[in-house]
Amino acid sequence: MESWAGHEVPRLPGKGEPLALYDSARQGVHPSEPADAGSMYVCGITPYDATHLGHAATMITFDLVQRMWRDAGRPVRYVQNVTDIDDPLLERAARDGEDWVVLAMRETALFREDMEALRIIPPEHYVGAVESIPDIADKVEVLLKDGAAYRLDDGTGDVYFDISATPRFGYESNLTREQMLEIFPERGGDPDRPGKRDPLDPLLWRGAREGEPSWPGGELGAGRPGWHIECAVIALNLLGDRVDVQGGGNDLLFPHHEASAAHAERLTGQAPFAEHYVHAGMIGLDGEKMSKSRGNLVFVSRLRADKVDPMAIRLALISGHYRSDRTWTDALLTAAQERLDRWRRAAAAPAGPSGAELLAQVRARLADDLDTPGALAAADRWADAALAGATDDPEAPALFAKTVDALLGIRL
Ligand SMILES: Nc1ncnc2c1ncn2[C@@H]1O[C@H](COS(=O)(=O)NC(=O)[C@@H](N)CS)[C@@H](O)[C@H]1O
Ligand SMILES: [Zn+2]
Repeated sequence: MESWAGHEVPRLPGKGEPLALYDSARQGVHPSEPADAGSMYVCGITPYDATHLGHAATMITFDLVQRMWRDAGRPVRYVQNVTDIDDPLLERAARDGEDWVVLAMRETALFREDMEALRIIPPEHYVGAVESIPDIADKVEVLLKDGAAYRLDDGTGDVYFDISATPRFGYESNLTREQMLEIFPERGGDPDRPGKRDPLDPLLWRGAREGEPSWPGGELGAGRPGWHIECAVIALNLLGDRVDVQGGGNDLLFPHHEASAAHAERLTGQAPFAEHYVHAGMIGLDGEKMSKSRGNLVFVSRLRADKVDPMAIRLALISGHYRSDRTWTDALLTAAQERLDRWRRAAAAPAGPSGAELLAQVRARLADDLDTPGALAAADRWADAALAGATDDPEAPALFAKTVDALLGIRL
């Protein structure tokens, strides 16, 4: 599936600092020092209700990771998926009485436009679940033969993963079994399904049903893929047995990333699947997580149609720390627009405080688990001084603009 158009990212003098990121598995901040290219798999949209500000905030988070690795001189191998077949998509299409394929294509096209407007560097590979079905079916067969998966004998042809097939199921989310049992049904799990060995066993393959789309699955029989195996297989196919970062919103901490990691590790024998499991906080509205089920969504395309500058949207979303659950408000957007205007005026000033000093501060703040509030504060200090007539460095305004462009993705 094609990705979206990229844009030029200015080269900055010197080299950035190594990025340290919070890893959900180790529950702490650790340096992310890819051996050579940084490899990153980010869980992309299920293509309906796209692109709401929650999707945007998470994609911006991993755009910052990519920018930091590039600034530290590392090439980046970035893969993102589109879950263009799954129950929620079929349910939405049925609710709206439209063809699910048309819905998926339209929403994915809108997502691409929004990503370009927000200046998100495109992934090298943008991969749909549907196009991955042959590979997924192959890997499910491997897990069946390997005894790590089993087929229900209720005639549905459904295949489940046995969570006891990996030694440390639960290491990624650090949840207790009780917590897992509580969350699992809220996020697509079916703990009460009769015939499962363990209520937490995740679905790998759903046998063909009347009225549902299905695809040939070789020895599996016709059906369609489960959710978690989709991401494990796409990542393994394109990035190899282990990745530096597996990313997404924190709603994916469990079961999605736990199960994806377990599937990948059972298939490869390599653990941990990801060096860093990185989870972005939830963007909410009026105190509730912005989510399709709640319908309390603010869309990037709606704001763009209202002539809101995408750079103000981006600034608003990074004004809070990526890991914190935070609320979208009009005040947040107004403050971001004012900051953007102030930065643009400062970048047009004849001089300002040392540009090298500013670059060093922004690099240091972002290297510290993407501390964007700290980085924005450093940029504000520079802009206020430049607007107050500081004359230290006539080259600084140009370097200020390049710094916020290359590292924050904010084009002034
Ligand atoms: N309110 C939110 N705030 C922040 N990130 C969110 C929010 N809602 C969803 N996300 C993130 O945005 C991405 C797309 O979400 S999604 O459309 O629901 N799709 C999925 O979660 C799956 N297709 C991942 S394989 C995921 O990384 C998800 O974690
Ligand atoms: Zn995923």
